[in-house]
Amino acid sequence: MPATRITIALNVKQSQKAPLLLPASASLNPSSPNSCHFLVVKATQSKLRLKKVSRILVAGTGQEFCAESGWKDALKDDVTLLSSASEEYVGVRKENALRDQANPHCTISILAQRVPVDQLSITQLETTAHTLPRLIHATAQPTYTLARSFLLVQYLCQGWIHLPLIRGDIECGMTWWLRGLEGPWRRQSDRKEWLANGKECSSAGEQWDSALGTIGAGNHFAEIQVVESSSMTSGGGLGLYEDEVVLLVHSGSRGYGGHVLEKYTSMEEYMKEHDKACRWAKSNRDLIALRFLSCLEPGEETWEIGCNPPTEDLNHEIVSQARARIQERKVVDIWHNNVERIEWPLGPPSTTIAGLFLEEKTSSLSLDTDHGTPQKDYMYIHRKGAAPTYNPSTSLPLSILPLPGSRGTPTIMLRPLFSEATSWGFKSALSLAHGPGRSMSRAKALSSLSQKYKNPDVLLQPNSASQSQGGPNEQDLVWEEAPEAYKDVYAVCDDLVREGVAEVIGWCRARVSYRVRNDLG
Ligand SMILES: Nc1nc2c(ncn2[C@@H]2O[C@H](COP(=O)(O)O)[C@@H](O)[C@H]2O)c(=O)[nH]1
Ligand SMILES: [Mn+2]
Repeated sequence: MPATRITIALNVKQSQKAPLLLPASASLNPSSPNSCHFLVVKATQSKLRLKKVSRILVAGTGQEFCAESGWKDALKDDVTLLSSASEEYVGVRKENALRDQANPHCTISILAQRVPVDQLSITQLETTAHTLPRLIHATAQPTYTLARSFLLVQYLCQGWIHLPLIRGDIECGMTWWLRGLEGPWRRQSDRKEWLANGKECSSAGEQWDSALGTIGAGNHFAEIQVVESSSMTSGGGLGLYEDEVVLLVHSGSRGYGGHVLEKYTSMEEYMKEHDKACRWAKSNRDLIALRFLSCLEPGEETWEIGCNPPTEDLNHEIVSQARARIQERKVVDIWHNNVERIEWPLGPPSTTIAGLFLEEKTSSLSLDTDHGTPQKDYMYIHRKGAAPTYNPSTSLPLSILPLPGSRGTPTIMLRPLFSEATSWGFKSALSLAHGPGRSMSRAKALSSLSQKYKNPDVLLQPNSASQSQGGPNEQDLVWEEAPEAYKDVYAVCDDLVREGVAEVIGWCRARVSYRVRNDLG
């Protein structure tokens, strides 16, 4: 087979381009060392001077190459491939094969008013909503921005899942907890025991399991907070009450989710791996809490297994007991990046939120109402940076969700609202923003805020969490994580409240913030 003659260009500046010949010997499998993917990335770095290429898109359609099959379908002479540093496709998607299945009636809710959302992002959202097959509804949370791809957009999709809407970090979530942490936790045999919950073991092999119980870098953190205000009244079920000290853990599957995206072969296989990564991440947050508890409540025998180094192999009974005790202390635990399958329509109408929501929507969307008996189908909620508003295993509404701002601003306690005005949750795609996100990159925060606040202590006083990390490199975190580097959590909250999708039931403030700058496991 001859070489393939293509053009490479920058997604954000498509006039900046260069020709490239891909030899016939180059593999289509992106994970091979000499793959077309690798050659395009290398050429982009050297010829177009874009250092970090995270996505490769096809000019004209915006199609993203996630796997070998994508390369097979789209690689041909004269195609132009756009390199993206993670931003969404720039340009109008030309009519193509998707056109036949396009869905001009996909509804869109934009939950932002006080928070500015730029026009390019809105256009992108509308194009995606009306182009990708089988989408029936798209919701942009107040913090939606194109620059962070589909952050805080949820799509409801009938029967299909669209991987580019979800991308690699499929399992990340947050857990709020009532009430040693460095390096790998114990041995692989112990980690497997921790991941063997019931019949299903979520072990992903030692390569990934070795990070179990660790938080990871980036935006991930564990925070000891104080509940400064709460309208929750004690006396029934778990809640967060004024003056309590709580632990908020934000961590995911530590790279395993990204690996799943690369290796999927079919929708079934992908979903199986996706679910496993989600379970892995949940077990990870459980274990992080256990490790914290072993430091915070040192006399308590059940938490002792959180400590390193291991004295002996863990047995099933000890692990089950610790896991059960951890569940008792858990207030809420959600994934904010994942795909969730829900039955569509649910019948018969029930008192559950999903029941109310689906009953409401099926009538207005006229889904298969030909013979009066709706056909059972599935919807896939694609959550990218938003929490579910109900418990997926019981379909019951959640009574509390965290909306964390930053290390120095409060974490607002939200209660999702369901009413006729919001079509029983449909308006927000049964989801709520998981945090406002950054307003400036880490690099920009470090350069500009370190100039503005020469003495970093200013940023740690008053009412700011103290850091658990030391060392010169870690000190940069003070500037990188300054509240100014994040968008306004109050504005996000106002928008959600005004849209009628949530109410504020209190807030917590960080007292101790634990995070790592370099991800050494
Ligand atoms: N309470 C804290 N919130 C924080 C901190 N750092 C970031 N954040 C917020 O959390 C979310 C996480 O977003 P993700 O996209 O990485 O999942 C983000 O929106 C921030 O606003 C912190 O140290 N404490
Ligand atoms: Mn996250």
